[in-house]
Amino acid sequence: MNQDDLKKRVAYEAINYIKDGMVVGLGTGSTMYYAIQSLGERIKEGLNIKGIPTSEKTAEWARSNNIPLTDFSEVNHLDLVIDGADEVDENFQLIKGGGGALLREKIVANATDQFIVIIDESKYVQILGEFKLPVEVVPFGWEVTAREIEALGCNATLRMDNNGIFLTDNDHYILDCDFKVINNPEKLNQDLISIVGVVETGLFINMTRKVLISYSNSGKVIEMNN
Ligand SMILES: O=C[C@H](O)[C@H](O)[C@H](O)COP(=O)(O)O
Repeated sequence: MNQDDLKKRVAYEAINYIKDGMVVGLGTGSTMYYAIQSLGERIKEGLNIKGIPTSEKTAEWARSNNIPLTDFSEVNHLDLVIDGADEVDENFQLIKGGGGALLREKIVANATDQFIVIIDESKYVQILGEFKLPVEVVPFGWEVTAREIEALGCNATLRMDNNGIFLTDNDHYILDCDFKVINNPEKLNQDLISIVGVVETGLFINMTRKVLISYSNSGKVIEMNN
């Protein structure tokens, strides 16, 4: 089973947690792509829910699958949020933001009591940090912000794409920060967020209690609760 099959399997499994009448936060990324496809099928069969997307890309996918959308002008609280992650450690601390959607993802995840993270086995790690930590920063003065971040013990690289500097949906930049090993994610998150110019970090601390992981050997999706 390749990684895409694993993503598809865990994404399809996650959709079973969505029940009629729920308001659901829809995460971003290639794993969520499959979840949105599957949710679209359930909507065709009569499931009645509303979604809040965490990125313009997710909103586009949701619309093309006829998933009704809403926003925070209409709701305060989400029944459930489903999202992928780049790394998950044994304490369920996360690195997110590989797709640059971390700010909206964190706002949405913060608005629920039930944040379900869906990953394949390769993302479940002992210690966070092999994946470069995405940090969203204000464009003005990003160089000085980057230097302050580097003083915490990493190399910070400005994210680029085919059009030049990568811009988030909120018109900010992303610095991908190579800490290699993050021994104390909670403290690092606090240290980063206190730097002027940092908008948000990809460290999601104590936000989820349920992680679904798809394994290739057994072909199973395991639900882990914290
Ligand atoms: O900004 C993107 C998100 O945090 C994604 O949830 C994360 O990068 C995982 O994405 P994927 O499912 O594509 O690996």
